[in-house]
Amino acid sequence: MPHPLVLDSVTLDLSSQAGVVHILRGVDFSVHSGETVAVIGPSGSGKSSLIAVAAGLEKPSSGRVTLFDRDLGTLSEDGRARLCRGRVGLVFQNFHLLPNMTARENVAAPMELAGRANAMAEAEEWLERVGLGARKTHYPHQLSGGEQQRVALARALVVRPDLLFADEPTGNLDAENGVRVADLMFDLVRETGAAMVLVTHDDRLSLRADRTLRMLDGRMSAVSSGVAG
Ligand SMILES: Nc1ncnc2c1ncn2[C@@H]1O[C@H](COP(=O)(O)OP(=O)(O)OP(=O)(O)O)[C@@H](O)[C@H]1O
Repeated sequence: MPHPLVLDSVTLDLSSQAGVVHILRGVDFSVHSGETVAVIGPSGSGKSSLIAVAAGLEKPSSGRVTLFDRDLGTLSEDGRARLCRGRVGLVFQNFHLLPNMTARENVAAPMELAGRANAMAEAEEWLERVGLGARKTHYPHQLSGGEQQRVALARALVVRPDLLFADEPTGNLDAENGVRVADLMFDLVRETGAAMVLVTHDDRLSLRADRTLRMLDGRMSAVSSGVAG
């Protein structure tokens, strides 16, 4: 599968009290297998909306999103969830860990959902890899922001997704923890062969991606190109 993700002329309009807001205004964009793509752009330009539409969390107003060769517009919500389960990983700025589960249970949860055996043992292995082997029975509130983000990264990658969406994954972290999480993320993505779409304000992160795209007022343009397409 050469392109795990293809967007064709995707628009997103949302209505607000002030009228209809044109959030995405015809985005064409594709990601190659194993490619890392950074998406930069000013606040409000549509970066998070792009991720929401590309990951099937939000329906586009027009255009087509093709994920793993399936047109998301032809699938029900359940169908989209089934397609994404185990193949798409998500990491957000605010971790989104389940507060009443330990680090190990948080990481094991997606494997259990996917019906995989040995979920707890694999979760432990992944916590070791992100440097948190000693913290497996801690709850999110007992962990620092950087540690919580490393748990979130382990949880996103434990199922070995083909595609990782990361929205400002270091946005809430101090510089040192931000670098640590970013290093880990790029290392693990390259090791697992996953493609990644990374929204970031941080130049140090975007420079590490194979390709950088800029969102401006709901439109996307190329900044630099390492890989054709
Ligand atoms: N539910 C909604 N209804 C109306 N407008 C919305 C809605 N959600 C987002 N918007 C608007 O869509 C635009 C794009 O938002 P989005 O969060 O995608 O931008 P962003 O580039 O990710 O911004 P940031 O860098 O600040 O996170 C913004 O102007 C925002 O106010």
